[in-house]
Amino acid sequence: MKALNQILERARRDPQRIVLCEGQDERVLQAAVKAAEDGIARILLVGSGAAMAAGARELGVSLSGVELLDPADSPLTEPLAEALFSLREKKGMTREQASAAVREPLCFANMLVREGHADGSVAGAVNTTADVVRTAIQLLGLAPGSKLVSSFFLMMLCKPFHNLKGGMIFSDCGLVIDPDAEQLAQIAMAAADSARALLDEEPRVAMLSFSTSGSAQHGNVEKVVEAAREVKSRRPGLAIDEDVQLDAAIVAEIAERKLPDSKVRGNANVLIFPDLEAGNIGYKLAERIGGAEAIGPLLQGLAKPANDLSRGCSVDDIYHVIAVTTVQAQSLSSVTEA
Ligand SMILES: CC(C)(COP(=O)(O)OP(=O)(O)OC[C@H]1O[C@@H](n2cnc3c(N)ncnc32)[C@H](O)[C@@H]1OP(=O)(O)O)[C@@H](O)C(=O)NCCC(=O)NCCS
Ligand SMILES: CC(=O)OP(=O)(O)O
Repeated sequence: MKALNQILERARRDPQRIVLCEGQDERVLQAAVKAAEDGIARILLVGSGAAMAAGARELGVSLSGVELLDPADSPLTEPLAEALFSLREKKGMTREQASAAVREPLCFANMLVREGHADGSVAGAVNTTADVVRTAIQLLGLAPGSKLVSSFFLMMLCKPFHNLKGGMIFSDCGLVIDPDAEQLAQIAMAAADSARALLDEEPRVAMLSFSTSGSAQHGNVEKVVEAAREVKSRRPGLAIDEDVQLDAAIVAEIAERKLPDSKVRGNANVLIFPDLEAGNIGYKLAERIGGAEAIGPLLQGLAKPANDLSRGCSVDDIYHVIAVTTVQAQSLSSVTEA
């Protein structure tokens, strides 16, 4: 739990304003109250004030430590609608459409982040990943230098039966469905940066495939090799194995047998999946059969932090994503201040 405790401690040192827009869901309400009480974030809850108050009464929790914002009567609604109109007018959005859209909690929450009223958003306990991510991409945009938004999970392995212990990054398990080689290279570089930011370790990247060092020939393998070579040319110092099977990526003895000149030596902490089918199935296997804690999907490549959840998430999952969002927002504010 070291990596997770470090993230929680970092969040507590400088809690950021994190907005949640699914306060009608009791898991979200519980996580919001716990996050505010523990001081890992300053929580803004967006939704129907009456529904959130009723939910809190039913759960027996107090919302006194969180800020409630109802798009139906908030003084921010009209200015946010105007800002949304300016942003999306060139994409064909009318003023009336902007005014209606901003009354949707997901849109309102991301506009709060865009306009500087909040430092990051978390949604996805109720909304689908596609809706959460599309809204974040459209309203927050890309980070400088980034060409692609992708996602990763922070996978925590801390059960007594886990041979490997600590945090790992799995990417992309939630967003880019069928990346080409260039996109896969972008995903790998962003995931390496995410590992550095959140694991406090140097990244050791495995470009996963059903082939290890050319043991199988197929277009899918060639894509992974091309992506890995692209990463190597752009990040010459990065420890990365191209076309490597999962066993050789994480088991030292198997790496020695299958890939003797490995840079990662069976000790990968960043697993890059070749496409979303492999990634989404892979992380759910590790979580549901392997007993790993899956925090995410966390987004990388956005101008400001916005993170997603699986609709199957627990209160703890939401709480942990709030903490990560605070840490991501801290990094951004320190870059802005520098
Ligand atoms: C994220 C996702 C919704 C975007 O696809 P989409 O809705 O077809 O998006 P569109 O192609 O209409 O693009 C919407 C906007 O986002 C941009 N965009 C889409 N994907 C992007 C990406 N990965 N990075 C950067 N920009 C992206 C487009 O340029 C477009 O911008 P615009 O509206 O300003 O022109 C899609 O990739 C998706 O459904 N992914 C899978 C999500 C999922 O179901 N995961 C499984 C559970 S976790
Ligand atoms: C990440 C993911 O798979 O999300 P969901 O379970 O909500 O589809």
